[in-house]
Amino acid sequence: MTHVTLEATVAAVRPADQPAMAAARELQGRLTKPAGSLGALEELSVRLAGVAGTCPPPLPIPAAVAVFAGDHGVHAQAVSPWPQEVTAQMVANFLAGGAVVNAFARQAGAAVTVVDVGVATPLLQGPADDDASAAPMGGGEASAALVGGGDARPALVEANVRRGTRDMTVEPALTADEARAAVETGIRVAEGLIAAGAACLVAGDMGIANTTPAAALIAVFTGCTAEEATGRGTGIDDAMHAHKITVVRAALDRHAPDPADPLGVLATVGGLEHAAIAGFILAAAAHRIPVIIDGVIAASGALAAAAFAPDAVAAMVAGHLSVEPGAAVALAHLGLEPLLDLGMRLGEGSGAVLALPVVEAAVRVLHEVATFDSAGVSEK
Ligand SMILES: Cc1cc2ncn([C@H]3O[C@H](COP(=O)(O)O)[C@@H](O)[C@H]3O)c2cc1C
Ligand SMILES: O=C(O)c1cccnc1
Repeated sequence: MTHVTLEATVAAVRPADQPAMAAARELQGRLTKPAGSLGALEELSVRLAGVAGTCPPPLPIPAAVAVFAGDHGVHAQAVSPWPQEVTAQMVANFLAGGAVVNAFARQAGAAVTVVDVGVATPLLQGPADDDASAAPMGGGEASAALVGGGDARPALVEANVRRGTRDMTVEPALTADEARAAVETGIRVAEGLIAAGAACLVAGDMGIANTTPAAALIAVFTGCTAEEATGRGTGIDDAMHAHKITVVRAALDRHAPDPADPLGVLATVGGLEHAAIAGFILAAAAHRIPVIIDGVIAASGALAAAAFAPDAVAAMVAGHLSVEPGAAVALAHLGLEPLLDLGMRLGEGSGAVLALPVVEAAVRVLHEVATFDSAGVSEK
């Protein structure tokens, strides 16, 4: 069953299944290991049983990574040292398999789908496209090829809502219709990947300057200050960081977004990839499938998803803790403990992909580890 509209998807998100969670907790207690010895993996296995509504929950394989790419009008405010065309150039790099997320996804056996939801520069013109590795698809549909495992070619979904947002310091970044179109693109991409057999989704981003709207979204949804939410992104100096904080504050002051109106928040101070990630997460939750979130951009999308449907949080797994300060604020607000803490601050879904084997291990325990009874091991 598909839930293509935002409203239908939100309506399909249900609370975690308590009996399945109780069964997982009880099973964990009977497995041949001291109770609690697998730490965070035990709690994760219980939660994923609740998400699936069954114990043990299905193994989260194959997993599918979607990298949502978009550009930002606020780039004009000098919040990132990188030129805007790097977004499109990196899309070409993803499609050629040459980015960090591609290397990590090959290792994890996960296919990568790149979604142009709002890139400003026309795609498919860089040298990295010479081998015609892109397999463009229209309409935000993802196909079976996209879940083909780590050896599958990265695929492109062309679903550009507009060529970059407007500058949120002077006007709303998006209209409500544009924000909705981006959210529904994320939903469609998730639906396509799930229909093609993905048992776990991974949310990544690409968009020069996108840590600036991420900070604004985190400030609105958590109530933290612009200072607390705003970090150094790709690695900016003190002067640009101080300026970036004033840019975030100016956008918040101009629009005074209402956190109870998540579409309005995404439209005024968000980004197309942030909105698409929110939809992607909602669709995973609606289909009772785990979705691993990455760094500060995915976390800001997760806050929007939780504002639309609080029960969606059960399906979210925090892959890692980004160095970007807003990421920790967002995860704390969602009540999520990151699985890895490697000092990473890249995006692309890179940290989330690294967490895939950990998520799989948490579930595999419930499938494969013997009980004290079955293995004839004495209890204390
Ligand atoms: C070569 C390159 C590859 C990247 N991969 C992810 N990002 C990350 O950095 C950007 C956000 O940082 P800021 O807000 O400071 O611009 C996003 O594109 C994000 O995905 C990259 C950035 C660059 C330059
Ligand atoms: O946390 C992230 O994902 C991140 C941090 C810095 C730059 N781009 C992404």
